[in-house]
Amino acid sequence: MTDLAIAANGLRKSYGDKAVLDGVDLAVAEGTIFALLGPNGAGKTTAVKILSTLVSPDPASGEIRVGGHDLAADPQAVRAAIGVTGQFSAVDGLITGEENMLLMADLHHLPRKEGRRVAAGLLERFDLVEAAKKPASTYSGGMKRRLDIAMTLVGDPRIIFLDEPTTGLDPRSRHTMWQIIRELVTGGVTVFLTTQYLEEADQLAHRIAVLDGGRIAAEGTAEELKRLIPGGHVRLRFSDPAAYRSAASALGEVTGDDEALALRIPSDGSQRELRSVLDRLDRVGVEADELTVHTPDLDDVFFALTGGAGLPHQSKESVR
Ligand SMILES: Nc1ncnc2c1ncn2[C@@H]1O[C@H](COP(=O)(O)OP(=O)(O)OP(=O)(O)O)[C@@H](O)[C@H]1O
Repeated sequence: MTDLAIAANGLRKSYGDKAVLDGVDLAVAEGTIFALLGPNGAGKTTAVKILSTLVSPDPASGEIRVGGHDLAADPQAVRAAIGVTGQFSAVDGLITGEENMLLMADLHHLPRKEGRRVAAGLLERFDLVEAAKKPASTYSGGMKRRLDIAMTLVGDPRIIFLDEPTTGLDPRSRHTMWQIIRELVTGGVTVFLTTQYLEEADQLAHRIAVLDGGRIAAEGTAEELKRLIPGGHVRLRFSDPAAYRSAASALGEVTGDDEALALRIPSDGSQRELRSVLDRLDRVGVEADELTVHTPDLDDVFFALTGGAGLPHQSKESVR
């Protein structure tokens, strides 16, 4: 099994009598992108703050390990392994981008020359060379986020927490940020991100957990989550009307479109179900001209899982 960059068992946090996190288990493999998805107020930021040692979990929580270190026993080692950016940005608007970077280098006790070298390299990498001598308050939202990530990377963290990294960014800046996040992971970093954008989780994350009512409502790859809710189907298209009719009678419960010679078979899109469809066609010696698998998108999943609707016909279990 791959080593886990983040492992939390029974993570709990209450404010007063409100349980914000009510027994959350998390397992994030090293070198992957993990997205914590949830509606406003679901507790995403609280989870990030706990995992990055900014807020203490409730004593009733189980063991939490980040970067291989026990969060309760050795928070200092956790801090040395991680970087955090997001809603509580570290960027100081009164000084320039370059000065922000050099300040970070000082905080990490880099020798002056080394600090300048690292800062210059990161400013270059994040396309901030031109803006480097301008006060950060003059930067656009996208530039501030890039500077924020660049500052985080000064410490060479192995695990990076990104709290809603693209909220408020225009589509181009959002795509640039996605590219940056992908490159981080190519370099071996583990990324834990929170987002309200389903497309973002779909685009980036190896695994996604949906947080709702203080608990993980479902967890899996984007594809696995989409298969959890109804609406998925396999579509078969034929050019030969006779083949179309034989397939329809061989498959049983299908919806047919006689004009397009297309059949729609309810399916979760899994390999097992696809094989069964193909086996049944084989038995009657029929081959489809086109086979497509349709799964619901993450929006459907999000609406089905959050806001108390629950999972239709399924238990709220993780998909593995
Ligand atoms: N310091 C605090 N004291 C009291 N309540 C808090 C505190 N921090 C967070 N909360 C409450 O915990 C809940 C979860 O907040 P959190 O910021 O973690 O949610 P979120 O999922 O990140 O939401 P958003 O998407 O809006 O940022 C909210 O109801 C919030 O009001």
